[in-house]
This record gives sequence, structure tokens and C-alpha cells, in this order.
Amino acid sequence: MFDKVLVANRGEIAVRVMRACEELGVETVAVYSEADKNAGHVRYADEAYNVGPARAADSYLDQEAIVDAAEQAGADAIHPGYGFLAENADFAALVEETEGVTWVGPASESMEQMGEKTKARKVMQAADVPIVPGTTDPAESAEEVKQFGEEYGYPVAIKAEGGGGGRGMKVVWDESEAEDQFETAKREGEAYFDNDSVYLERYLDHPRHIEVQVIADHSGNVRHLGERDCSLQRRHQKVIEEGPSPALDEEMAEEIREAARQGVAEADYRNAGTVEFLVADGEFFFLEVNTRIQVEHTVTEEITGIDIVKWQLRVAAGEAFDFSQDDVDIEGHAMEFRINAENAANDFAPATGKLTAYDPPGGIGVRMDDALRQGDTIGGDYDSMIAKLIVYGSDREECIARSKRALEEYNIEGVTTIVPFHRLMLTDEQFVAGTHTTDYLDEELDTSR
Ligand SMILES: Nc1ncc2cc(-c3cccc4ccccc34)c(N3CC[C@@H](N)C3)nc2n1
Ligand SMILES: [Ca+2]
Repeated sequence: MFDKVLVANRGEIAVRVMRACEELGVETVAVYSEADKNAGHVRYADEAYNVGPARAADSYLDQEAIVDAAEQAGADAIHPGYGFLAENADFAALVEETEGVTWVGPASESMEQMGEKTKARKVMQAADVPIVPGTTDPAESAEEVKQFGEEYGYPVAIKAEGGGGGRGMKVVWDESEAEDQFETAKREGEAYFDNDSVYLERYLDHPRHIEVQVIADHSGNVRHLGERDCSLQRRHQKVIEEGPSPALDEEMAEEIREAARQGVAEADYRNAGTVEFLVADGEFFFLEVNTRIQVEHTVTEEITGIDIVKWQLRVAAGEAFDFSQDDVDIEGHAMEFRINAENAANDFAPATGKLTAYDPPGGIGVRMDDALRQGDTIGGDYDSMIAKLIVYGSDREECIARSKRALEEYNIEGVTTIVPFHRLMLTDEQFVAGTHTTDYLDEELDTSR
């Protein structure tokens, strides 16, 4: 096991990783920007290094500054968290090439491979994992889009090879839109992802978004840790995640979990990852692989009792799993509420302020992942998510009741958050029934649509 780990992140995920380190007897190093010099993750760490000014590009994204801090501190590993450099294959390669510092994540080649969506689709196809019907090579012309539309029918999704998350997708509703949308998709691909390559997929209407947590050690053992349902999204931003999925019966859940495990085994993948699927009309289709720990990994930890971050560290240090796939038990139900400093009444506009009161909930089945205390200032330099409330219940009904109680107890003053929105969601008929799809919130909220 490592002696000292540098966490190249901030906020709740930095504290989350440091907690895993503490439990493993590993010393922790924080990096911080000027704006974060009094931040919670700096307070928590054994030592801290300033890596630059507030702007993320000059601090948390400054690869050399972070590696320098690791070398100054004598850290023998770097954990990237999520966001920032977590899926940057170049940074992973820089750390791999840095003597004496281990990258806590997949090999940079795997990150490269899964970052190119058509390569990821080819790997999954080779493992007999159903992929969204479409091409596994780039489309070269609008003519191809039209032929695809003829063969598969409309709507057609044109996707950026380097895209993913909420970005890089154009929908062609009929042939007349093919030319414009193809040109736009290529132009935006070049602009946003420095890669103008695009591929085609049949656009699935009103899908659910279900993802499977996987982790692989360096001895070829691959485990799935069950699925998470992330269908409640707003403009491609997840709002509430849960597990297991209320939309899958036991049989389909087993199938999708096994498919993810097979796909990752085929890819010679190591460390933690998430295999994303779309589910529509009783079928599931591979979408993409995320080569990082995700915000919502906590849901899986609560229903399996497995500390995923600790296993990331153990795997990176060369340890093999001490549990089999059969040892992975999924018990009960968990939900994660993203606590964003946003004003839901004002189109979720980001909010800033000083926490004049901060009283998080507690009690049985309630987990708070944050790096906050009363008196902290919430600025606008970074992502609006300031905390995560994760609730566990013996079933989905108890989880919802307990979530209502926890959200009632949660008192935050001095900055506007979406806690009131979460309280409302727990009384929403579709959400409570678990029948919502990924379009639900956008259709509900953007009545202008
Ligand atoms: N062929 C096909 N059909 C329907 C799709 C619908 C979406 C989608 C669209 C809007 C919100 C979403 C939320 C979660 C998951 C997917 C979506 C989608 N996404 C959104 C971003 C990226 N992760 C892929 N791809 C799709 N692909
Ligand atoms: Ca190295």
C-alpha cells in the first residue's frame, strides 16, 4: 500500500478519497487554488500545496503543477477524483511516466481507447454486448446519414467521437435535416473535442439511463458491483441517482450487470469504471464507458457495503480482490441527492454566498459527503455541487420516506440550494412510481419546449 497519496481534486470528492486513505493508514496531500486556501479538503489533509490561482485551468487542471506538488510532497500515488483531470489520458500518461508516482486509475491506453466512442463500441461488440444500433466507424458524409436513416429509420443521432456526457450529440429528425446537422456535428466536434470525427446511432426515444459499476484488479479479476439508475436528469446533469434500478426486473438486472462485466473483461481494463447503457422497450444497449470514479459511486457503496475508493487504491498498489463475484450482495435501496448551490426557482442559476448556518441531517441510513462547515464561502469558480446526501433504506419505499425526513432536517442558510427541489421531487408521482425517463425533467420543467 502507498505511504502518501496526493488527491488532485477539491470539495467533497477530495475528502472522500482522503477518508479512504486515512482508513488505510495512508498520509494525504491536498492541492488547492488561491480561492480554496481555507477550503474543507485543505483542512482535512495532512499537508497541502498551492497549485495556482482560482481559475481551474491555472490550478486544478495544471498537470505540471500537480505532478510537481506530488514530487515535492514525496507522494507515491495520485488519485484524480472525478471531473478536472480524471479522464485526461495525457495526464494519466504523465503520471505513469513520472518515476515513483503511481496513477490511481485505468491505464492511460484504456482511457484513450474508451474515450474514442467507436473504439469502445467495437470492444463491446466483440464481447457480445448489445450496442445502440449504429456505426462503429466514423461517418464521412451527410449522404451516409441519409442512407442510415433509410436503413434504420429516423430519428438518427449523430455523435462526436470525442464526446460523451451531455455533449456532442445532434438529433436528425428527418432527411431534410441531415446536411445541416452533419456539418454542425463535425464543426462542434472539432471545436469542443478537438476531433471532428462523428458516428451514427439510431436515436432511442425516452430511454432510461442505467449504468453498471465495475472494477478490475491487475490479476485479471473483474467484478461488477450492480447498477445505478440515473434517469432523473436535467439538461444532461444528473439530479437524483439510485440503485438498484426500479425499472429492471431481477432477470434483466442480472443480464445488464453481466454484460458490463464481460465488456470490461474483453477490454483488458483495470481499476474502477462505469459502463453506461440506454434502456428502452425492454432492451438495453451499450452507450459508453466512463474511466473514472463517478459522483454517484456512493449509491453502489451503500447497497453493496463495498468501499470502491479503497479498492481503487488497493488495486493501483497491486493488490488482488479478496472477494468473488458471488460475494457481491446487493441489499436494500439507496438514493443520492446532489446538493447544488443553484436556484431552482430561477432556472437553476448558480448561487454563491457564505454559509451562515450549515446543519446536515443524520440518523440511521443517512450519509453526508461534503467538505463544508458553517462560515465557509461558496464561490462561483467551480462546479455548483457542494455536497451529496446519500440515503439507504431496506427497500425503495423506506428509502423515499427516510430521504424526506433527511431533507426536512437539512438546514442550509446563506446560499440558495436545490434542497427544496429535492423535497418536491420526492412527492412527484412519476418519480415515486419510478417510471420517469431521461427526458422527464426537461419536459416537465422546460414547459417552453
Ligand atoms: N442513440 C441514442 N439515443 C438516445 C440517446 C439519448 C441520450 C440522452 C439524451 C438526453 C439525456 C440523457 C440522459 C442520460 C443518458 C442519455 C441521455 C444520449 N446521450 C446523452 C449524452 C450522452 N451520454 C448520450 N444518447 C442517446 N443515444
Ligand atoms: Ca509513475
